[in-house]
Amino acid sequence: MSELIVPAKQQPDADGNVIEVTPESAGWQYVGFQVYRLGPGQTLFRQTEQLEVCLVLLSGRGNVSTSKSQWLNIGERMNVFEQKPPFSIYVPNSDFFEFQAITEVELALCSAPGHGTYEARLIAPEHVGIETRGSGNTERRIHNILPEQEQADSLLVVEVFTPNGHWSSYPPHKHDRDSLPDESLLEETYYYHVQPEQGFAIQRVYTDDESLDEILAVKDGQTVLVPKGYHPVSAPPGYDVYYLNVMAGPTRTWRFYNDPNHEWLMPKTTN
Ligand SMILES: O=C(O)C[C@@H](O)[C@H](O)C(=O)CO
Repeated sequence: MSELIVPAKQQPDADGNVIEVTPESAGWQYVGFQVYRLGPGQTLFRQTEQLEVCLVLLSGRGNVSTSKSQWLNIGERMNVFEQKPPFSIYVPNSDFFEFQAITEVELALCSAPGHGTYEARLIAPEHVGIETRGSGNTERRIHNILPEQEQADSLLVVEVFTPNGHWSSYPPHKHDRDSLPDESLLEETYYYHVQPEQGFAIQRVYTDDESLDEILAVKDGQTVLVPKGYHPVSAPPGYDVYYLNVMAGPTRTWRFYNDPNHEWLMPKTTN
């Protein structure tokens, strides 16, 4: 299997963890990503230490507390493919959180370096920006959970629904040069669900010189690491594809660069 794919553990460990990506395991500097599957009544406690965290309640309901705040009985969707925007909690560094599951829960823990600038807060579904991007067979639904217009020190978090037979993250773009204002350097993880779950998504990750050029068949529950390069996604006919993206880098801004070979596919802007 490609080193860019992080498979889920066969069984959750004692804490409920099924996916663990750290900067050390990914060989990069900023993004951390974990997924937990919790049963009713199960709790997860973490000190955030030097990291800011965005907890995304992928499915299920739970109670969350931090040092100063508490949110009870949050969560609505029971499956990501319901396409309702999720409940999320932003937790700054030097804080803690305790998550208690009320139902079966799938919880994503997105992390990156924090500087203590902001308070813990709830990102309720009505605060998630919903966008339809692309048209025809590139149309997809975007949930902007923690975009750059919203407060955080490093993290950018977004989820994307690609209907079967469609493409997303398309035309291909990259963000691997710290060269603002033209391009920002952002590491990125893709956490996938596929419906029905025996399906797969295809993701190509490639650089201009093709020293990196991988075509990945990604299964439900797997994570893809995008350390650099262009990274388009295709959902095969019959299989709807969901992914959660976490991005972070030296500057918190998403400035991408389109592959010049495919830029002609960009929608035309009208004056
Ligand atoms: O446009 C999309 O389909 C999603 C992408 O923007 C995705 O979030 C990404 O590649 C971010 O760099």
